Formats: sequence, structure tokens, C-alpha cells
Amino acid sequence: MDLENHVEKILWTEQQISHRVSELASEIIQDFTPQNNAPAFVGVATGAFLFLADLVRKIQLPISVDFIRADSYGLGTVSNGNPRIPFDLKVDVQGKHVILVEDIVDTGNTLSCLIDHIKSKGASSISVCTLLDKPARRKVHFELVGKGKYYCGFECPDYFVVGYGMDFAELYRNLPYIEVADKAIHSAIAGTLRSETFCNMRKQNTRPRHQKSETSWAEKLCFGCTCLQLFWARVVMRKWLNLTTNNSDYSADSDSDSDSVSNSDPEYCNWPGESRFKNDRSDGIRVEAYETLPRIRRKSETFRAQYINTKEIRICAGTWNVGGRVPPDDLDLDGWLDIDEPADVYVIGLQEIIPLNAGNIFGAEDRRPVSVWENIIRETLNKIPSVTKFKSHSNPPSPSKFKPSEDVPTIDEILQTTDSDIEEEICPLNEELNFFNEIKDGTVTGENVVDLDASASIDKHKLGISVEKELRRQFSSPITLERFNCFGTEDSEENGAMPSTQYINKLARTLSGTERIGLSWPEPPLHLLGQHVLERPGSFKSFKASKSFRTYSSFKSNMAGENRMRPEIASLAELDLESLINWKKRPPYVKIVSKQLVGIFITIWVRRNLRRHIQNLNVSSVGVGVMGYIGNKGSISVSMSIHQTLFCFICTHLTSGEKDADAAKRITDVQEIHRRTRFNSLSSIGLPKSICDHERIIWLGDLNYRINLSYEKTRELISKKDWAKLVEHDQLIREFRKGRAFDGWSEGTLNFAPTYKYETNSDTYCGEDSRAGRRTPSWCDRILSFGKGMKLLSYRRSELRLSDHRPVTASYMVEVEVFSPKKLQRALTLTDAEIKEEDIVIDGNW
Ligand SMILES: O=P(O)(O)OC[C@H]1O[C@H](OP(=O)(O)OP(=O)(O)O)[C@H](O)[C@@H]1O
Ligand SMILES: Nc1nc2[nH]cnc2c(=O)[nH]1
Repeated sequence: MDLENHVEKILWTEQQISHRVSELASEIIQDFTPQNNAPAFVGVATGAFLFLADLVRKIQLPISVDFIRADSYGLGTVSNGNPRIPFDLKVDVQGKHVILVEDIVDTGNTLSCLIDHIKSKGASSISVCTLLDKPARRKVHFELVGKGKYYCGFECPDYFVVGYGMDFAELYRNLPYIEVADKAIHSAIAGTLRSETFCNMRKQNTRPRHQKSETSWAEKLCFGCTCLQLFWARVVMRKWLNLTTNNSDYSADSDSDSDSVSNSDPEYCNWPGESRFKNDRSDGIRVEAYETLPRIRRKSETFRAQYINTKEIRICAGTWNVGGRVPPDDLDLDGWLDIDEPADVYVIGLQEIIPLNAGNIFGAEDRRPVSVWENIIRETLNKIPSVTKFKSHSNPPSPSKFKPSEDVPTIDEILQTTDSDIEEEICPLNEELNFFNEIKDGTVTGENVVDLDASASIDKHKLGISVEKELRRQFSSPITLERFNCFGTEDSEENGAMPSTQYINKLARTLSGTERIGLSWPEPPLHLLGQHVLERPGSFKSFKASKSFRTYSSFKSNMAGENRMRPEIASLAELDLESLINWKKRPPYVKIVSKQLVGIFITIWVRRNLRRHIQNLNVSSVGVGVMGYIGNKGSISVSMSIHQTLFCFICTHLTSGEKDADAAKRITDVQEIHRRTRFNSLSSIGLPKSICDHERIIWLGDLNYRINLSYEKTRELISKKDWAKLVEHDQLIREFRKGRAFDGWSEGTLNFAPTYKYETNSDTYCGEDSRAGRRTPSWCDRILSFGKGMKLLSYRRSELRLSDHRPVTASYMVEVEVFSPKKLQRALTLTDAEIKEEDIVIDGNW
């Protein structure tokens, strides 16, 4: 930032202030000298401390000096209209002239309250001496007392100002001049903040003037600050302003995380690194959205139906305000995360992952608790065995089918890589069964296959051992060997003496290769789809000529034609079983995103085999707390497509408080979150930009809505478990009805006790002692949804006592659209045939 710009935002320099203070002092001396009774100067803490100190040193009268404190702004920039007096006068002002010394008069709330207070102490007159007056913001008219006078240093324009005692979030008070805070905010938003304020503070205030300074080159470059200070200032400022460097500023499991055979992991052979999430190629070439991850909602649903299937996935959403408590390592999250009914996607939102004290709110983010929570979540999800596969897109499994007992790790899975859906597109269930029936008179029968699946089961607590045992068992099965053999035959000549691990990888790669139409495509733009299928010579022929088709065919013909062990079976002995076992032992869930904003934290985990179907991942954080920007309250939203459906998950912590004004602020918070949440740049055509652009949305968090009843009445209804009556007074339910916040959203029935506020590590609600921060118990912790095709399976709370809140869980069965290359193939082949027919007719006519 250039110097002029910098100078422009200083409203009053040190010299100007000093000069004006002298003038004010002279005025006061003149007014009070004739009186015998020298006034008491009462500074309004904290802001007036410098002004008071400078002023009283220029008053040559036998004055007394004291402080009083009134809290009206708290951490925000808007007076709350109801100042408290947390510390009172020491001197007795009975019968005295009092001069209240203020740094700034804004709404007038503080003064109005203080004047009343001092008047009640019997002061004979009350004057006010303020350095700044902001008449544009005056809301409350205050009356001076007796012959009291109003002394004012400068009229202040309607800016939020800092310096010379005035703070922004308790900082900047020690600036010797007064400047506009908004400017700092705006320049920071424009990314030009060089943190002059901090630099100047250091130059002008923290280095003793007499001390000759040795300025390092780094300090020179940074206007006198060390880079570390500058960095800290930037970090803090960015945090205040809720600026993130970019949308990919979140953590996720890398592909190799927890993969013991990561280098040879066939699942990832076509998806290096994190590139699929970031839309950037590792070679530095930016890949346009339409080339890789497009998802364009087309107008023609009829046409869309020709290449889209649907299936259901289970999503478990959990929210918990953990009150800044670090969890013990053995915290049992099984119930909260509903691991007996495993989900495909876990969306976990925490609030107050760190204590919301000033240091955490305004200082650099403390990320340590994140890893503790993540470890516990990982361990919890690792108890869930891997699921084999969905049987059919069009006949989705019912929730009850997601039983661990069915999660049989078969050798098929290995052969199919991790993506069983893909396999089905080539060889759907019915074809598969027909196929096995076809070769019934050989060694393999349909029943055998069923037996094979059904006989294996996993002890979910001893997953690794079971997997190993099961794999060994399957490898000893003639069926498996034969099937494996068949896959091997296709490329047997080509493969020659290829080492076994390499060979397995190659097999898996063959099965996951993108040449298999649409295997991992999200939804390519139509023109590309057309090109892919039609422009290739003989369209369907090209599919038939593809490696996968050949693999499948050779599999078929081998099985059908021969009923004997081929010599290649011998190569199985060399198979690197250990690699396979390790591969199979990989954790069943992977973290696809974790993001923290002060105390708000969201982490999303998906089944390993779903990961590749998650695209266009984007994160957007919005702070609505202090100053309207800081993230002590706010949201983190995650946008993604799962298969072909757009999802948004929002974890929020909204404004707290029981008053109507607090409820109104929560509505504003929600509106702000909608307004300021932005995902994809304008150039990313077809990708969602805002929350509402998504098809399925889950909003979870400490929404902080309260029950509008007295504490006693609420407790009475809780003891009767009269949830229905309580619900009538729930602020959020009322908002639903009024249609102001969350219009059109759904929530499950609240048939559990309010989740807030409990005494620590206890089942007792706070408030037995009415003096100790009594809170009406409320359903602060909520999970809402928006969008079609979302069936709520359960909505409940868990009895974890770590904090003053109880965690809440909502499980959904959600419909997603799945791209079906088979359908498209059929549609396009037909279209192709129709065109050809037309051509023939035309030819005939010709
Ligand atoms: O006219 P009003 O709208 O009431 O605002 C004026 C008050 O606001 C500031 O105090 P603040 O509450 O920020 O505390 P501080 O002095 O500790 O900064 C300022 O020092 C005044 O006392
Ligand atoms: N720091 C600061 N405190 C205030 N209190 C009321 N108005 C202001 C302002 O502009 N700046």
C-alpha cells in the first residue's frame, strides 16, 4: 500500500490531537477556576485512558481522577444498547462536579447510562469531555446534570475509528493517532494490507526513541516489522476478515494416506494426487471445468433420463458443540455416528472445537484439537467393515441391506478394483447371474457364487485378520482360481514374465481404465459425450473392441469353453498375496475434507469406493461474528457432486442468546451466510456458486435457537417429556412457520430432550442456581435438509457428556443420479441407427 493511501486514513495525527487536548484543557480550566470545588475527572475505561492521561496533565487544578467502566460494545462494532457497569467509581462524587471523559460518543448509550449512574451518586453537576463525537450515529439523547457542559474535541465522520485509546477487538489502542478501521479492512480485502498499523506501532511505540536501531534488511522490507510479525498480523487480519487464500484451503486424506500399497494402488492409477479436487493438473496446466468435472443441469430431463440412473446412498450427519473441550482418546463416538447402520458419507460438524476466548478468536488458529478429533473419528469409522458393492443402480439396496454381515470381501472385489459400480455398468447383476448359469454345467454354478458370498463374514473388530483369512480361503477356491485364470488369459502372452504385483495392478488398471465408457466420468458436456461415443469409428464397435470388453469376453469364453485348470493357474502361487491383503486392509473410509474456521469445524468422510465419484469439491467459509466478519460465529460450507448430484453441507454456529434481538440476529446470520457463501468462480460454467444452487443440502450446527418459555416452565415440560408442547415455543420452528429463515427446509421431529445447556460431565441442566448463568434448556443443535430425494431415517441425540451440549445425529437415505454409459450407449446407438436409416431413405429418394 502506498504512503498517500496510508496517510489518507489517518483522521487526526498525534500533533493535531495533542493540540486539541490542550485547547480542551484550557476551556475546562477557565470554566472551573472560579469555582472552589475542583472537579473529579472520571475516565470511561478503557477507551479514554490516553485522552484522560493527556488531558489531566494539562489541568492545573486540584482535581481527583478515577475510572468507571461501561460495557456496551463487547466484541462487536454495534452498541448493544444496554451498557453494564462492571467496575464502579472509587472516589466519592457526592456533591462534586464530575467531568466524564470519553474517547468517543457514538450512539450515546454509554453516556446516558453513566450519567444516570453518577447522578444517582449525588454529583452536583455532570459534564462530558469527549475527544470525538459521532453525531451521525446518535440514538440516545443524554442530559447533562446541573451546570454541566459538553466539551468536544473533534466531530468524527461515520467511520469506525481506532487509535489513541480506541480499539478494534482490543487492538490498536496504543496508536498515537486516530485512523479509520474500515480502510484497513477494505485494503486487506483487496489483498494489499501490509499491516502498516502493526509496523507503525512497532516503529513509533515499541522501540525506545533513544535507542539506535539496527534494522535488518528483512525489517526494512517489511516497514520495520519482522516477517514473522508481519505474517502474524496478516494471519490475524485475514482471520478477522475471514479471508482464505483459496478454496482448496482444506485438508483431505491424500491418496497414499493409510494405504499400505499406495504406489501400486490401482484405484488411483487414473487420479494422481488431489488433482481431481483441485481442478488443476499436476503439470501446471489449468484444466477447464468443462474438460474434467462438469456438471451441467440440462434443460431436457427427458433426454437426461436416457443416460442417467439413480441409486441411494446413506448419509449420516452429526453435529456437536464440544465447548472447547479436548476429547479423551477413548471417547466413544459409535452411537453418535451410528456405526451399526453404516453410512456411505459421514458429515460431521463440531462447534467450539477450541474455546472461544479472545486469543483463539483473534489470534492465529489453534489447530491441535482437529487432529485429536480426526483420529477418534478415523478409529470409529475404521470399525466399520468395507461394503462389497451395490447390486444395481435402479434397484438400490434398502438401508437394512447395509448390514456388516454382507460386507464380504471377495476376490471379486479385488478384481473389480474398488469400484463395483463400474463393474456393474459393464456386467450388471442380471448378466452376471446369467453368465454363471450359462456355465452351470462346468465347474462353476450360480449357487457356488452365492455360497461364496454368503459364507464369508467379517468380525468387524478383527477386520484385518478376517480379511486375510478370507482372502486365503478364496484363493484356495477352485472357482476363484478359475475366474482369476480367465482374467489372466487375455493378456497372458503380452504379459509374459510380468511380476505378480505388477500383473495384479495391470489387471486392476484394466478394470478401472477410463477407456471403459464413463467409468469415472462425472458428467461430460453433451458434445464431448457425443464425440466420445459417436466420433470413434463404429461407436459401439469401439466399445466392443475395448480392453474391458475383451476381458469380459475372454472371461466368458474361457469359462464356457473350458472346464479345466489352465497352466497359468500355476502363476497364482507367485501372486503377491501380502500386497493384496494389505490393500484390502486399507481403512474403509477416507477423509475428503476437513476445514476449521475458529471454533467451527467440518469434516467429511466417505466410503473408499465412493471417493472417486466425488467431484467439484469446494469450500467456502463465512464469519458473521465479531465485526460481522470474524469466525467465532459463522459457517463452513462444502460443495461437491456425488456421482451426478450436487450436494452442499453447511456447518454453522449462529449468534447465541435468548432475547428476541438474538433470534433476529440469527436470521441475519443465515441471510449473510447465503449471501456470502461462494463456491466456484464465475468462469466455472455449470458449477454451483451459492448454497441454493445445490440439489441436496444439509445444514447442521449449533443454530442456537431457543425455547421462548420461562426456565421453570421449560423444565416442567421436559420432566413430562412433552416435546410437542415445547416445540410450539421453539424459535426455529416458529421461523419455519413464518418463512423467514429456512423457508422450505425440513427437519425431523424433535422427540428428544433439548440438547443445551448441561452442567459439565453431568445429566443436569444448568440453572438450578439462578445466579450462575441460568439458561432455558433449548434445542440449539439442529440438522436441517433441503432438496428432493432425501428420506430422513432417524433424528436423535446421543448421551455424550463432554460439553454443555448433547450431540445430534440425522441419517438420510438420499437419491443420487448416476451416469450410465450403458444407457447412453444404447440411446446414442439408436440415434445413430435412426440417422443411418434416414440416410438410406434419403439415398433411396435421391
Ligand atoms: O456512544 P456509544 O455508542 O455508547 O459508544 C461509546 C463508547 O464506546 C466505546 O467503548 P466500548 O464499549 O467499545 O469499550 P472500550 O472503551 O473498552 O473500548 C467508547 O470508549 C465509548 O465509551
Ligand atoms: N474503537 C471505536 N470504538 C467505538 N465506539 C463507538 N464508536 C467507536 C469507533 O468508531 N471506534
